[in-house]
Amino acid sequence: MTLNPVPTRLVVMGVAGCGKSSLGQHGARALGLPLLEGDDFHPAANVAKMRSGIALSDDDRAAWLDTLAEQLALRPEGVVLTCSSLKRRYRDRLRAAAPGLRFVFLQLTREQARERVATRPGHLFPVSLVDSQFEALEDPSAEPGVLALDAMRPIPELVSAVAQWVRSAPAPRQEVKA
Ligand SMILES: Nc1ncnc2c1ncn2[C@@H]1O[C@H](COP(=O)(O)OP(=O)(O)OP(=O)(O)O)[C@@H](O)[C@H]1O
Ligand SMILES: O=C(O)[C@H](O)[C@@H](O)[C@H](O)[C@H](O)CO
Repeated sequence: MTLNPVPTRLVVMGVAGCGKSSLGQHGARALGLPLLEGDDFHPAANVAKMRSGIALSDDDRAAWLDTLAEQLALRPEGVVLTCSSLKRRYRDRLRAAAPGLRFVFLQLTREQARERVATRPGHLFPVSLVDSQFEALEDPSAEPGVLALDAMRPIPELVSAVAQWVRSAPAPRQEVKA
């Protein structure tokens, strides 16, 4: 069911295989918002690196995050973005471009992530890189405007939890730096 669009900007985040694309797709539809697939904006060099089994560095991710920040800034009327957003400074880069930005954090164990990534043949992300995602991950749960959810719950339940949160909890206030 599609309800009235909610003017919110929301990032679905987490390690490879947590279900960002799946929840992004269904969540965007339920909220009546457009979907941006963050992986589509990786420079070709990043994709080649991941395909060849090399983890991205902060430098590799910097230009990609700048592009995603621009995309968020272009959509004040609301959007759902899928983006791993593994580190606090990556999230703050996106927040700086989109006041009130929310993050839905899909949590799962390394074993669960490995199993999901392993059952997606042909995908750009190899299972050998799953550990590096957990090494980079800085848990966002204590940050404002973050909803942490168990990534193993069925998609319809996750969609309901997100829709309820967006409709009932106010958007986080932006810290204004003097
Ligand atoms: N809640 C869920 N319950 C069961 N299976 C799921 C769920 N979410 C995702 N999956 C399955 O897990 C796999 C990974 O999901 P998905 O591609 O959405 O993850 P992702 O975080 O976008 O991954 P990546 O960032 O590596 O592209 C897919 O096969 C998908 O069908
Ligand atoms: O920050 C990163 O290391 C990347 O964004 C990865 O998370 C992948 O793009 C994605 O998950 C691949 O499937």
